[in-house]
Amino acid sequence: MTLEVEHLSVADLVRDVSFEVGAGERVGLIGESGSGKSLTALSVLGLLPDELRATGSVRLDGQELLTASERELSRLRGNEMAMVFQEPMTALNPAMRIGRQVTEPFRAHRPPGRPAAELLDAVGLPGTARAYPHQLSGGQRQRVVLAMALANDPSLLICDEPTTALDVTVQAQILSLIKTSLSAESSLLFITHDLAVVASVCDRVLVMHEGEIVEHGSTRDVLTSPQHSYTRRLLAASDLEATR
Ligand SMILES: Nc1ncnc2c1ncn2[C@@H]1O[C@H](COP(=O)(O)OP(=O)(O)OP(=O)(O)O)[C@@H](O)[C@H]1O
Repeated sequence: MTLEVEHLSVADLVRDVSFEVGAGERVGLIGESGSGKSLTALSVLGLLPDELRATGSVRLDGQELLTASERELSRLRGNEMAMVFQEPMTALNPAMRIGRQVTEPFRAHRPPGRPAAELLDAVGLPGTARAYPHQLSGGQRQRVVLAMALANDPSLLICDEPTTALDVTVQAQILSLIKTSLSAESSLLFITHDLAVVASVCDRVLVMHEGEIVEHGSTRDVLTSPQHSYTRRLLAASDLEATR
């Protein structure tokens, strides 16, 4: 799978953004709040709010997504692309048992996919199939969302601040689960404002500032010898040294 984003713009909030994510690559998209990271991800997923329109090109294995029908996008989101957002409750149905939710991605599939218990075991949640979301902790709910996202073995996983709402120890568990559960051929676009997270998860990083990508390179290069003044400020303001 290759994701090619070319000259993507969303109003004046995302401006002329271009990047590529190849098969098996783990790419971080970093930048402060409001820099356009989420709008970039939503454009890829075809989930922009109605009042915003993306221009340019977003291709998944050569298929243009910006002009794809809602039906096609929804098929791709169930199979090729999966996402995990900051707040797990937005992805979960509060009135549906966990076991049913994790098998929801298979509902239209013949033959049916893996059993709920197996999917839940894989994210460290054995015996929770009959629970409702409110009976789980925030970290456990995010594990459920991850189980749903990984159920169809997507070729592209997009995570938008998946650990920001969680406390530090739980953050580390979820990050490690993302790293170990994503298959080696699957690609990852990981949005965060936390440079320590990028350092632990990503091979490559894109730095976004005021709607534009101002710097990109290997995680090591960008974090050890940043070229752009904004990246230098971002590093200076982070506690990256302290977390090493
Ligand atoms: N529906 C919308 N209509 C108008 N402006 C919007 C809309 N959604 C987001 N914006 C604005 O677009 C800019 C980029 O937002 P975006 O959510 O992509 O930022 P972000 O980098 O992901 O920040 P955060 O880390 O806070 O999520 C912000 O200034 C935001 O206020």
